[in-house]
Amino acid sequence: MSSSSKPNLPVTNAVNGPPNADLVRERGAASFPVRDLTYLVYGGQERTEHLERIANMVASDPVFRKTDRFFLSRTEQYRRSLEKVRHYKELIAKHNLHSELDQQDLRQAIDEDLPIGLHVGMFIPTIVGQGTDEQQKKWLPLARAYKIIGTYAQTELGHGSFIRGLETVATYDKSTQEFVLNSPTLTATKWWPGALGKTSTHCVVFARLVISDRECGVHPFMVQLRSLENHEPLKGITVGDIGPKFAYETMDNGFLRFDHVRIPRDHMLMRFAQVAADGTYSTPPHSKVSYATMVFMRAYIIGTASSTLAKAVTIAVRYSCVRKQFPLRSGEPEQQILNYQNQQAALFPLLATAYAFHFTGNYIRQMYSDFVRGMRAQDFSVLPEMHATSAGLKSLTTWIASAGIETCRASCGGHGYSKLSGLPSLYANYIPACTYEGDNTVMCFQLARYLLKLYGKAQAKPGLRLPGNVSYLEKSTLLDERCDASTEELWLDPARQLHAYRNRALRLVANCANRLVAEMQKGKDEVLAVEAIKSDMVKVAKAHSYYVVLNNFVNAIEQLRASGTSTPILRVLKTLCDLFALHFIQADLGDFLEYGYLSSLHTEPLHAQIRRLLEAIRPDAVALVDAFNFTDHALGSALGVHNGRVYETLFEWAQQEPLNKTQVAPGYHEYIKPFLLAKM
Ligand SMILES: CCCCCCCC/C=C\CCCCCCCCCCCCCCCC(=O)SCCNC(=O)CCNC(=O)[C@H](O)C(C)(C)COP(=O)(O)OP(=O)(O)OC[C@H]1O[C@@H](n2cnc3c(N)ncnc32)[C@H](O)[C@@H]1OP(=O)(O)O
Ligand SMILES: Cc1cc2nc3c(=O)[nH]c(=O)nc-3n(C[C@H](O)[C@H](O)[C@H](O)COP(=O)(O)OP(=O)(O)OC[C@H]3O[C@@H](n4cnc5c(N)ncnc54)[C@H](O)[C@@H]3O)c2cc1C
Repeated sequence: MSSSSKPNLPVTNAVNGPPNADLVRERGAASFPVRDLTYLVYGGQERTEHLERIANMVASDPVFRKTDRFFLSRTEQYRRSLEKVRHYKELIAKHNLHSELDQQDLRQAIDEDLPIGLHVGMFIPTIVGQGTDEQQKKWLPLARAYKIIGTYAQTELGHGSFIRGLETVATYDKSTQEFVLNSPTLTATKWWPGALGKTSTHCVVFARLVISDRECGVHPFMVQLRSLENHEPLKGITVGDIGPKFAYETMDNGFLRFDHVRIPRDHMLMRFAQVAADGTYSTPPHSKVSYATMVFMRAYIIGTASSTLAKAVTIAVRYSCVRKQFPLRSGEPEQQILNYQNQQAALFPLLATAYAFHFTGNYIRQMYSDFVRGMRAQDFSVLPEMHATSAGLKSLTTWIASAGIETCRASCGGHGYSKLSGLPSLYANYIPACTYEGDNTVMCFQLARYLLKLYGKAQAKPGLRLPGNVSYLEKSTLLDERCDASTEELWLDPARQLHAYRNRALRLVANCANRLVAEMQKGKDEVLAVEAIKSDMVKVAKAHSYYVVLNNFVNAIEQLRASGTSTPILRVLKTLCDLFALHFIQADLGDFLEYGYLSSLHTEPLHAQIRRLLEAIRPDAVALVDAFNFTDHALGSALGVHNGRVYETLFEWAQQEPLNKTQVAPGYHEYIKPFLLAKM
């Protein structure tokens, strides 16, 4: 079988029967080989087939079924996720999945917020990143074998964003060579860390280090919370679950208080900062190096924005292909709702964005590995760029993905509101990504500060060379340039698209910088002047991050072209890239019109080209979501099932509703019968 004729993943949990005829027809009419695009997304045929084996193993395993979650209480959902953790461990042993990549693939296929997410995602990475060689030798084997389960306890009841405001104290006691951990106030209570409430035996705690009354800043400490024999909290530790949340029911986000808990000196993670036995403190080589795990997690979150949005779009596009409403003229067959322009305008830009974010994920992964390589060689020079870029991209991608899931849900009409569509839980479990690992707005300030600084430097020193993605800040002449895309065709030129995004970003940076100066000239100091431009700083960070996403999409297509990717695949990716570029200009048109970069001379062809792109994508829409290759298990949606048997699946799944266990409603005898049978 040739690579392109091989089918993507088979159906697993839909109602069996002949597939929906419209989906079959659309799949047969795709303009490109779907399988080849799948290989491109997942890094080749071998890797795709490996992922499929794992995905199919999970999808056919009853322990991992997801559809029961709709009908379980919070406590039951937590217990079920623990059952999945145990089974995950069993499968690792059974199938020899000992590499980190295999385990990551398995967790991804299980597709649930397991209470070991923080263990693998932040606890272990913090030991690796912040622990000395001896500390790693001591804790990593235990952690990797799940002999201890850990989390990352930083946020407190009183402070999350402002890390320097944390109140938990670690006071060094020279006489015993111990740290004494204490929560001096109610607001010092650790609050939110995932898996802290009930699951974790250990955690990395971020606390302010005090040595002989001297404040040495916030540092990470390894602390055991619970007995390894009976899981009871240790002396001096108060720990529990923070209670009901918007969603995220499988996760025991927790609280934690310390009452003068003593830990040995070598439980401070001392790769970068050290406390010697006599209390001598050695400062780290970079003041923010202890924040490195957060940078790692932000990069990881950027990488997952694409797949999350892709799931929502897959559900909505397949459903919109199956769903029919209204004939155009009486006597004609009803239209698939995907044929309506408004439906395409809602969904196709999101489809394009899911592909755009895929390439953003590749970019940030590469940037992160370069950064780690530098750090290992004690070179921290890339840290500011890495921090600023990841902070901005984390914000933009999670905001767009969150809003996009809701758009997909709404575009499925009434059935989108059913939990059985999978979209409400996808949304509710995803949106905290805009808050955790750094509130998006606060993260935007970090990127904007970085851009303003570089802009200031470039202004002060003409000829200064800035790194690739920010090099446009050197070119203030760009501000005088105007758009020349006066025809539909010209809007398809990537150079013109990028010019528009660069121009908008530079203009917003320049305006912010000018306003900062103006505020200071009015008599404000720099701190207050920054406060006066904060909303604009968010716009700056978004504008720059849009530019980075588009630039990477354009570059990725160029690289694919150079490496001989087939024309049909290049054509469809270019169409998606064009739609991404033009849609987000249309969405923020005010920015581009405000300073005369665009005029109605350009906006008319822009709108017309967007309409054309929607038409161009329409015949390939189903194939483009199929290329993401999600199993039905991964989608967890009656509307998104691969065989399109949407109504059969909805009907069957609804039968599991506990209210349907009896024909007569619970409460009938107490509450309905009395008034139904009351005498008139
Ligand atoms: C990684 C690549 C791709 C993945 C690879 C694949 C391999 C995967 C393998 C395993 C993966 C395992 C994944 C497992 C799956 C896990 C699923 C789990 C799902 C997620 C669960 C949720 C997790 C959530 C956890 C949390 O939320 S933890 C808490 C997070 N908290 C925050 O983010 C707090 C936000 N606040 C801050 O970061 C900072 O306080 C601040 C806002 C940045 C300000 O800091 P501060 O006040 O101290 O500094 P300032 O005075 O403002 O600034 C001084 C200068 O320092 C600069 N600065 C600040 N921060 C940093 C930094 N981090 N790095 C560098 N520089 C920094 C700042 O810019 C200032 O610079 P200046 O030049 O202007 O002076
Ligand atoms: C589901 C979930 C899981 C989490 N998991 C963990 C975990 O495992 N470990 C952990 O340590 N933490 C965890 N957290 C905590 C999370 O990291 C913090 O909630 C997050 O960093 C935001 O901080 P905050 O809650 O203090 O928000 P705040 O900073 O109080 O933000 C509230 C509002 O104030 C605004 N604001 C704040 N500062 C400024 C400013 N300087 N200027 C202008 N506006 C400002 C923000 O934009 C926001 O709109 C989790 C949170 C959630 C929701």
